[in-house]
Amino acid sequence: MEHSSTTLRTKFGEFKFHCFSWGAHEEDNLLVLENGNFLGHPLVRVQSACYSAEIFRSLDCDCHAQLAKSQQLIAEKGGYLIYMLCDGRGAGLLNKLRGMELGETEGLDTSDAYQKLGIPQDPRDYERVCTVIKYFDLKHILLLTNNPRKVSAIERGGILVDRQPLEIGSTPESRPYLATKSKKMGHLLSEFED
Ligand SMILES: Nc1nc2c(ncn2[C@@H]2O[C@H](COP(=O)(O)OP(=O)(O)OP(=O)(O)O)[C@@H](O)[C@H]2O)c(=O)[nH]1
Repeated sequence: MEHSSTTLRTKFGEFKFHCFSWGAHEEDNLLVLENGNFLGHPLVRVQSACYSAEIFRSLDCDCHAQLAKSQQLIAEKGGYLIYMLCDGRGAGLLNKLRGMELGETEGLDTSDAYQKLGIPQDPRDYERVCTVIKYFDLKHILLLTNNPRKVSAIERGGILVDRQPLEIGSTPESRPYLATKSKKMGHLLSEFED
């Protein structure tokens, strides 16, 4: 693994910006924003790339809002924002768009679309994330997530994890996506609990 870092000034505050690299392709990199000014256990956000929302500001998911909220919280309270360059829950942008198009043409939700395409629901691998968490010598973290499977995956890497919700209220456009996460994918979203 190779590593480089510099200072990054952002609209939310100043961070140490790290790149951890396992290969020549951009997806082989993990990006980290670090704010080392925290007391107790640090906040950690593990964000997966969503080019549609984060670059092009699509309205149909909560990804950009979660990224902005976690960056703001970490700027205020200290911690680490770890960014995985893996779109479509690790299945890649090509497959995400295939699934989204099945939503447009056949009305399938994200879960059924991946099933129809024969793609695992969530093929993300958190091994490198755990390597990076250990690089910073973090043994016990407050993980910003609504996804209990993300908590378990990082716990399996040998890190103690307390979950901190990162809920974004739905909009008319994002409601179907969030409802599917709650009803079919096990995400803990109070808005959709009965
Ligand atoms: N298949 C699919 N993936 C999407 C879609 N919109 C966003 N994503 C991807 O979903 C990933 C984020 O996963 P989510 O299930 O939204 O959330 P999570 O990371 O598991 O959980 P949180 O930590 O609570 O955010 C990103 O990689 C996005 O690219 C979509 O319409 N279809």
